[in-house]
Amino acid sequence: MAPKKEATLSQQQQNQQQNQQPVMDFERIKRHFSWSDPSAIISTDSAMTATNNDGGTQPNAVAAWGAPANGPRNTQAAVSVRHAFKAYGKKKNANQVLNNLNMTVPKGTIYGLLGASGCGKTTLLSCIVGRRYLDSGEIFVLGGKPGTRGSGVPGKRVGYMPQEIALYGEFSIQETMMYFGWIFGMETKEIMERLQFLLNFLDLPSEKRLVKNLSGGQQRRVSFAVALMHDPELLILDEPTVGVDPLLRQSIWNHLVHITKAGQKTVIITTHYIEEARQAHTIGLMRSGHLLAEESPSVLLSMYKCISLEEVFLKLSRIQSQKGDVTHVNFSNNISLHAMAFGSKMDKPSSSQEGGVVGLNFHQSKEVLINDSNGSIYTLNQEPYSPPPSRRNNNPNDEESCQDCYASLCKVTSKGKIRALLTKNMLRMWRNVGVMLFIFALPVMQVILFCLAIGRDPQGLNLAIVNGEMNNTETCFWEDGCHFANLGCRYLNHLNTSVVKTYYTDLEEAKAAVRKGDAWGALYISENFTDAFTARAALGRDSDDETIDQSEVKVWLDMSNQQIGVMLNRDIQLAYRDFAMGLLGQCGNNPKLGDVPIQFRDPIYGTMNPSFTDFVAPGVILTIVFFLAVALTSSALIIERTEGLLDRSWVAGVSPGEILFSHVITQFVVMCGQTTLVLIFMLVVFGVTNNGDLFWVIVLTLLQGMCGMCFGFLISSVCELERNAIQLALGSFYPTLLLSGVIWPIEGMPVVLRYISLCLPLTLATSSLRSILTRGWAILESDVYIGYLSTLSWILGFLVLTLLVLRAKRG
Ligand SMILES: Nc1ncnc2c1ncn2[C@@H]1O[C@H](COP(=O)(O)OP(=O)(O)OP(=O)(O)O)[C@@H](O)[C@H]1O
Repeated sequence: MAPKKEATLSQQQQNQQQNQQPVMDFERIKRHFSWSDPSAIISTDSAMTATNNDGGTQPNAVAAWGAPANGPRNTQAAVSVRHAFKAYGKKKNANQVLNNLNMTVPKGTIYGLLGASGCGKTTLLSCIVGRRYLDSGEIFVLGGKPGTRGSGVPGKRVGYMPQEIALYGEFSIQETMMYFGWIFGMETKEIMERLQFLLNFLDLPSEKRLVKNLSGGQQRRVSFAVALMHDPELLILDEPTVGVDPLLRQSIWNHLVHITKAGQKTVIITTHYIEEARQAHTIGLMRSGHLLAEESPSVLLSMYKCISLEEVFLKLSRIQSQKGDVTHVNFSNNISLHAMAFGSKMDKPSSSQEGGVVGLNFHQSKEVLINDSNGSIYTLNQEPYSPPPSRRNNNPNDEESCQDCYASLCKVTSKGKIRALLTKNMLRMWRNVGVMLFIFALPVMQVILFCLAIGRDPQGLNLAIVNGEMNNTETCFWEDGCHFANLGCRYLNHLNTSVVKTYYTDLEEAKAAVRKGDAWGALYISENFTDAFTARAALGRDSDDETIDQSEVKVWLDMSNQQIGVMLNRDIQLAYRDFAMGLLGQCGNNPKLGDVPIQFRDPIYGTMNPSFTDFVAPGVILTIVFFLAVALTSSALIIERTEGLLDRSWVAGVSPGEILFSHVITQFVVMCGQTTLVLIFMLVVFGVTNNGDLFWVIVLTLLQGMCGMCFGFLISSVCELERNAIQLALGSFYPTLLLSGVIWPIEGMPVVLRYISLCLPLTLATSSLRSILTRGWAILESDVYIGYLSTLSWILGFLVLTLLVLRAKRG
């Protein structure tokens, strides 16, 4: 269809005086286009015209992109979004954020993406940079699909400044630049040179200043500098000018205009300062998940007869509100929108308009809408935008071209990124040296407390004693040797390991002391004890009941505390054994006659007097190392995620695997230190028994630490909030401790719990370590190697799950 009117030179000149921007557009476009058809698309609106070198009239920049032209014709789009749908959550329809959105960002231009808060700008940008995936629709960025191999996106071809500051507060400006520079595969020298430029350009303070000590505006500028660092082909800036003073804002815009001048760099920028977007070449006005318009600012202003872009946006929003949801409007709807806006007639609509975008969408429609100064709207024949062959998805050369790009442009070796990530992790730890010291002191403290507080026999236990043979302690005497006198006193003499003897004259008083909690037990020796005991020994089975009764030592214990009760029981019996054997021996008999006729010979494993510490120590060693690792890692990824750092790293081309790997290495170093300290204090300082091979003890302890670390990473990847991660980590501590056979044998649990116990990461490992330490078993024993195998399986399982969750969360 032919254009309806021609513009005049005087209108163009007026326009230049009012607004320099269209001239800039034209200057830029002149480099890419030449005009063969003097009667090409022209609006009578001054903003839509420009003068060619011969003084003739030419279409303005935006119209020209669609105009037929001789010579090089830049139809390349740096970014092209087609029928994009994206929703969050399960109720997809209710939470539709992108709604059949179409967008084209021509290469070498600044694209201002404007829209109310919450309309989906950030979501769209995160899909463009490959941070999220669309539910349906297509995105092409720099010729490839984001996230595909060889596309370079995410990667060094894109510079991304997220809305959040997304910087490590404990880094200096220089360290920040180093980190991102290395991620982008830059050399240190190159980074330093670029840093100097950015410091000057963005008016930043000394590069030695820590980011956390900078003002909010300075931090945003550092964040902007990071995006500019590697001079990417595509800059995506999510509100870079928030909190930046007007002068610097202008200088940022000047810089964006400058870098796009050569036509090789493209910028997509969102801003809430709508008017500053006049400096963009194209503006996309976004509302309710799709674009209301995609046009050059000058054309928008003239098209809608507004003096500010804000007015344009309000006008379009009002129209959309009146019309209701225009998500699926076809071209005729758009035409009617225009008709409503301008109250004028239009040409026959085309059916190819998509996505409800109003304006000169050369890429979406075969026809272009133009209004003249009288408010009339025209359509122009125009080629639809079509990606160059090599950029189409189904092009057989695609793979090849992408691989070329991968080799030459996009590939930053994993080595460089790992170096950056490791340095970052180490630096962060070093900067928090107090926390680091605590991290090493904590396991030592736990071991010391465990060894001092757990497993030792209770001492100083009060025993209320009534010795009927003697009425008080002062008169309690006896003689060693074969003397059958004052045997009660003689027996009590053997009872002095753990008890404090308090003598009472009356049995009821002694029992009352136990009831009041003054004593753990009452012990009664009858007044005829010596005689009865002697008669019993002499008469044997002829002893009568009374003799037997009076020859007994009677005890009433407070069994409310099982440990103390059982121990007193043991000591009282052992005291009798010593007393009886000693007496019989001194009277020329075989002392064994005084013992219980059961012989415990030297144990096959362990000692005759096993300590509770030896039983618990293996589980405690593993529990300490496991849960310290959980504590260290369970919030590692969350902090980075909530601060936007994870997103930034991903967009820079770092993969979840690389992030995980760098954390595993860093935490492993810390864990080695912790394991060494735990084992030194347990085995050397406190002398916990080790009859096995120290090498395998160390290996199993380290593996359990790794297992805890991986569990921590899983928590960290699943939880959105740090407090949820802490709750989950703490919540898993007690069930694991109680069910893993650390403090009580799993043989004492109900059968169901026993099976659950075997499914926990600490159970088999604890049993394995116990077998090494106490039995001295070697790795080839099935009880031992099963602990290693189960730990390795858990590590693998946690890592795979973490990677899956991380990948899923990127979508
Ligand atoms: N991870 C998420 N889960 C659920 N909903 C989300 C998520 N991220 C964004 N949204 C929702 O999607 C909508 C669009 O959010 P988005 O951040 O893209 O808007 P925006 O236009 O960038 O807003 P602003 O200008 O305030 O930054 C909002 O309603 C937001 O609440």
